[in-house]
Amino acid sequence: MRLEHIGIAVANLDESEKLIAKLLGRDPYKRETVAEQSVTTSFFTGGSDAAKLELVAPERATGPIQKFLEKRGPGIHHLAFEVDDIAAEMRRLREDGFELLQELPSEGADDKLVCFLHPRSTNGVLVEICQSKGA
Ligand SMILES: CC[C@@H](C(=O)O)C(=O)SCCNC(=O)CCNC(=O)[C@H](O)C(C)(C)COP(=O)(O)OP(=O)(O)OC[C@H]1O[C@@H](n2cnc3c(N)ncnc32)[C@H](O)[C@@H]1OP(=O)(O)O
Ligand SMILES: [Co+2]
Repeated sequence: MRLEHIGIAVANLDESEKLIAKLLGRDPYKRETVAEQSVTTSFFTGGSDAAKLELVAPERATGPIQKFLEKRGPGIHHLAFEVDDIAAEMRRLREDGFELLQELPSEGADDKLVCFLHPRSTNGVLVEICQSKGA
């Protein structure tokens, strides 16, 4: 598994994009809405081989990011690890006692299939595993 991106929950995507662009000295390379997750994302490269930053803003009042923002405010929301075979990893993680939040992979941003693990089975950190659709 390779750390692919760090997800950061934000309330205002325009303002957060400007802030991170100023911090990193580069613009985001992609903005994408994922209806299934009720979010809009904005991606920044991490530099050379480093993990990307994914800004995640809520698309509707009842989605997971809105709930997170209401409870905790903006901040680090999840770690995403890239795997070669998401179905095989889901089987392995389930067998190893991790609590998967879905039975099947779902549509992610940036040409990925994704699956989330409940933070109560991963030391309080929401974990996403993702596979490139091209893989
Ligand atoms: C764009 C797609 C994709 C990509 O391609 O990269 C994304 O990254 S989308 C990101 C948004 N999508 C998701 O987060 C989907 C998975 N999340 C969920 O299914 C839910 O958010 C959840 C993790 C099951 C929590 O939902 P729920 O139980 O309804 O919320 P609660 O507020 O009641 O939380 C229960 C419990 O879990 C703690 N929690 C919630 N979110 C996080 C988090 N991000 N990190 C750590 N812990 C989290 C929350 O604090 C509660 O704990 P207790 O208070 O101790 O009970
Ligand atoms: Co993500």
